[in-house]
Amino acid sequence: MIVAANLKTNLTRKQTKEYIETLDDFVKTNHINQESFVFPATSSLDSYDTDVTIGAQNAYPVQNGAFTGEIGVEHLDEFGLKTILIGHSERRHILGETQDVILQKFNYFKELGYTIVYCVGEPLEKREAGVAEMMDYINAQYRGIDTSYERLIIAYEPVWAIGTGLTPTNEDIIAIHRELKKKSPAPLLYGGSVKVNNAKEIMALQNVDGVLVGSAALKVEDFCQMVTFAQELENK
Ligand SMILES: O=C[C@H](O)COP(=O)(O)O
Repeated sequence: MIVAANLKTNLTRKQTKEYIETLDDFVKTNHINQESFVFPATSSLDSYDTDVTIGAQNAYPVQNGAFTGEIGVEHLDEFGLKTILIGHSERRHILGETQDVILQKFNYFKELGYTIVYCVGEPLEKREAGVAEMMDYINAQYRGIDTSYERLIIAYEPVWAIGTGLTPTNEDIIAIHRELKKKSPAPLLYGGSVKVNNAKEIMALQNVDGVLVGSAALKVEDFCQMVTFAQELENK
């Protein structure tokens, strides 16, 4: 089971350091053998001494260069980071990243052997338009992606569930994850209003290989509880 925290534009460097130290201590003290990922804000990236996998929320597909406001591989190498989020709905729908740009990033970081958490998910209007339209939309997000890449992790995050407190029904999660598993053997995470009070139930569903958590992960003790749930499910 994979439990991932996307801290988005939250926590300072100091707070992130304390967060990761607390999580690392919890994982070690409780002999947790599940995979925990933390994606800090770019300003908080560093060489952390931890068993937790630290990943970048974003990077430009270059070693370095004239790309104002961006970081490149040079800046990730400095901290020994080899994990990255690509295609997150906020980068698609708020920051306007196109499938072409996302695919360029995917191929670039795949060539470098990065672990890629690749995000897909439909907006509400596509969900409401019915399964066929919803799947057409999601299928387009897989365009060009090497779904057999051995260091690929997929995160299904319905856009309308992100940050809203809304989640699909368990039956809907099971149905969409069944379909997405036909597209790639990669571990398949669910994301979108995962909280302490629903995380274990969601992680127990068929074809759910973990969760990608945003706002509910900002309190490290809550994220530690979700990691514990993952361990409990694995121990069953
Ligand atoms: O990357 C995380 C997802 O965007 C989910 O965010 P959320 O847990 O705040 O809904």
